[in-house]
Amino acid sequence: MSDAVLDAARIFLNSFIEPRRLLVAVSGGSDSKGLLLALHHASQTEARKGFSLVACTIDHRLRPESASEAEAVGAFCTSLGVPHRIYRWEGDKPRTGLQAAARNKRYELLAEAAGALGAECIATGHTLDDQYETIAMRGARGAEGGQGQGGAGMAATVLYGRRIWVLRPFLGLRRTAIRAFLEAEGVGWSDDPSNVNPVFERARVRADLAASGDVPALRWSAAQRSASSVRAAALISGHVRVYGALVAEIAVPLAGKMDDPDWCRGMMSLAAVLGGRDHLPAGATVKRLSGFLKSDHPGRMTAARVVFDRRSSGLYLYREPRNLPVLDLRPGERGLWDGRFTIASLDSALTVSAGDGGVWQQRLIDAGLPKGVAMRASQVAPHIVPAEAGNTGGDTAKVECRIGLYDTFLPGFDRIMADAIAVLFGRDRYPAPPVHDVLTELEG
Ligand SMILES: Nc1ncnc2c1ncn2[C@@H]1O[C@H](COP(=O)(O)OP(=O)(O)OP(=O)(O)O)[C@@H](O)[C@H]1O
Repeated sequence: MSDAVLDAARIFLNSFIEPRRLLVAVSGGSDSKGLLLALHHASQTEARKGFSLVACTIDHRLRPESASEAEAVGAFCTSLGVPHRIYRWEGDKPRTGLQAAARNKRYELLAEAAGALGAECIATGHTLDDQYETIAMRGARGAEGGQGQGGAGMAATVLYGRRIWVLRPFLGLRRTAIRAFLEAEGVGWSDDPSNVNPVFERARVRADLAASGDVPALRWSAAQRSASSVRAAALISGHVRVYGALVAEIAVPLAGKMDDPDWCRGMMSLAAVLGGRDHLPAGATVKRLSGFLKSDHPGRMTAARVVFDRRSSGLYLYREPRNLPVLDLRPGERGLWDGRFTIASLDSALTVSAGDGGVWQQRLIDAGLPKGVAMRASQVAPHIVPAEAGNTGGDTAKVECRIGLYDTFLPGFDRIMADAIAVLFGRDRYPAPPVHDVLTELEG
């Protein structure tokens, strides 16, 4: 049993290109203590030297014991030589939606702690049991279908606030395995009483699942998901050129490839990035698209907000020219435009809309795209103008490609997106990781 826990920690660390500093979110419960301990062991081995761990506990101040529990986590971390911080949720608490508010606050504080401790990612101890509960809750709320996620459940990786990755290395493990690991290591844990308080929906779902012994249908296990994502990224990385969040170019015939689920998944991840969505296309759309992609004739099909444009030179994916939003930004404000680009205004108010893609069109042509594709893709690129006529002085904005998509925190995707930024913005070297922090200056 315990081998599975250590294996999950090793596999997780092995999925990074380079060692990083990770912030482990430790509540004091079994799952997050098990995560910290397993990562600590895995990072001690010769091959993994260079990883460093820091830990943080959020004291929500909702129960009188929370402060001493957080201190106890601190003592545990000290025993492992892992630096630990406690962040507190100060101020009034809402009367309704307490759990959701606590979760939002928790991620906000964890992101703050990661920044303060110089960590690039946050690891949490979510387990397969949490996953089952999430799926059961989403199912009960009728959230299945429509969103294209359904039984896919909670993502193994999320770009929180488009700033920092939250990673869930134990999403494929059962809680019983983690507890067995801790027991074998002689480490105890605390049980949060709200986990069994029937006032909370999650506690009720947890009790129902335990009583019935049923588990909800999962579209992928976390292990499959992560193996599939790694392979998907590896498969497509040799064949795809991406131009920021604007165009992807695939030069190979796709007739047979779309039957490979990992290739298909890589393609759908690209479609999600280029369409500015944070979920993969729904099953029926994927089926329709596969049918189209398997034929050889030139032609276009639009699905999941993306145009699939097949020409003799290759297949091109870009955002469909419909329902593109207008975003107004005050000086110093930052906003996400069309789910694809984060735009930060510098010293003047800005309006961001689509169209007049002159600058973009030339860049895309210079980067080697066919003229027709460059023209169409530039029309769905962000066009940034000062909100006040006549204000043209100085730099107006910084633009960041939005490359965050769940399941893309993987070596292959890091590379693809680094390529994308290098190609589109004419850089001669890759930006340093994490790629999503790269800001590119645009002239007025
Ligand atoms: N107070 C907290 N401080 C730090 N991290 C937390 C806290 N609460 C939750 N987390 C993180 O979020 C993950 C999932 O939260 P959840 O509420 O399901 O966990 P839990 O049951 O309270 O504790 P555990 O998962 O450690 O057994 C935890 O594994 C942990 O990584």
